[in-house]
Amino acid sequence: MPAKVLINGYGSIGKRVADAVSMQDDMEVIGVTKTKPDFEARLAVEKGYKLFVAIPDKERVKLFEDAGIPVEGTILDVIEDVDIVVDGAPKKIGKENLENIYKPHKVKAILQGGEKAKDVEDNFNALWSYDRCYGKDYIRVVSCNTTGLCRSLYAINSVADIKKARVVLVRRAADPNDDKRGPVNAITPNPVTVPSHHGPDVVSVVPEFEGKILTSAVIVPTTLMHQHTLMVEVDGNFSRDDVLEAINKTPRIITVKADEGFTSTAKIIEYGRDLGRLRYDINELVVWEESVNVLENEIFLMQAVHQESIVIPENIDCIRAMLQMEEDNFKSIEKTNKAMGIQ
Ligand SMILES: NC(=O)C1=CN([C@@H]2O[C@H](COP(=O)(O)OP(=O)(O)OC[C@H]3O[C@@H](n4cnc5c(N)ncnc54)[C@H](O)[C@@H]3O)[C@@H](O)[C@H]2O)C=CC1
Ligand SMILES: O=C(OP(=O)(O)O)[C@H](O)COP(=O)(O)O
Repeated sequence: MPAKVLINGYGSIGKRVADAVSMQDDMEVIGVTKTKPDFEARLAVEKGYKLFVAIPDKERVKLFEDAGIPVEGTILDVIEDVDIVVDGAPKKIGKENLENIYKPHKVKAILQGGEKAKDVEDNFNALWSYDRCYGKDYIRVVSCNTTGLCRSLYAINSVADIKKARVVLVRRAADPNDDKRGPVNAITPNPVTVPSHHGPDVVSVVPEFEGKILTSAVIVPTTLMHQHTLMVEVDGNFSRDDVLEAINKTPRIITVKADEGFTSTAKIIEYGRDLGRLRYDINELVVWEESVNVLENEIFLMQAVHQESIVIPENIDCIRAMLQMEEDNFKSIEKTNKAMGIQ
């Protein structure tokens, strides 16, 4: 029997998780929820998803009826029929949903990166913490930036022991559909305090990096991708080729060359469009080959993160781990990647 998945919060992350679940042969979307009867709600129904109202309130249901968008009921009408909920609600609402809905109804739940590590049992990345999350009930899939860092640090750690990592993150200001946010014409230290929350978020997945990773971040006026510069001090004997080989061997990382036209995040997104990827998603972490450098015992590299899609395959693997559907993380990664067309 395929695992029954409810997506609560059908926004940037939720709609992508719904489509990714539909691509797998061992899980199915039992329903998706919306708070408002907008075009996304209408499209969800047109795609064949059963739509439920996220806020269990008669007035809300009436809004959908008045707009002519058919709903099957509210979240409370479906919550006990599902094996797991993937929460895609805005940050801080995920925690409220956990306390007010998922825990009282004893339903397993995955929260997203906007929530806090302390509010869940553990923190998920398919390479690092699959085994720890196996069979657990309440897990956070860490944010897009943290997922990107976990992947490249995994590759580096496989050639040499990481002693210290320093990372500068240039964060996109908003997702392309987010017309309320900025900055439009500024560079904003965010957070202005150093270190930023990204280092502790990596440690929530990889506790052995405690005291070894420090991050700082700014936000810039772009919507396409985040960009990171990593400086990693390591122990061991290795060459630049060894580092590149490790990066190329690590699942869900691709390398690109500026020399071949990948001169910016804009060009990477154009690549996603040319590939015909759904919503031009690039689920892989993208590392610029020319940026990979080894100076004495330090490794340098630059990478780009497509914020809307990098965490989607992690959500799929997290479902498999929490529902104990596959013991081997690499088998789950391979299965997810194959179904989603990820390199
Ligand atoms: N967009 C991104 O770049 C990334 C976001 N995340 C995290 O994923 C989570 C979701 O973010 P997005 O998808 O970007 O947000 P979003 O704003 O695009 O979507 C959130 C959806 O949840 C709905 N919603 C509002 N209140 C709700 C409630 N009480 N119950 C259920 N649904 C509700 C909203 O109407 C909207 O459709 C956040 O924790 C965020 O930090 C993680 C990685 C990347
Ligand atoms: O930037 C992100 O995560 P982050 O907090 O790890 O930097 C996500 O893309 C979403 O966060 P935001 O929508 O608060 O910028």
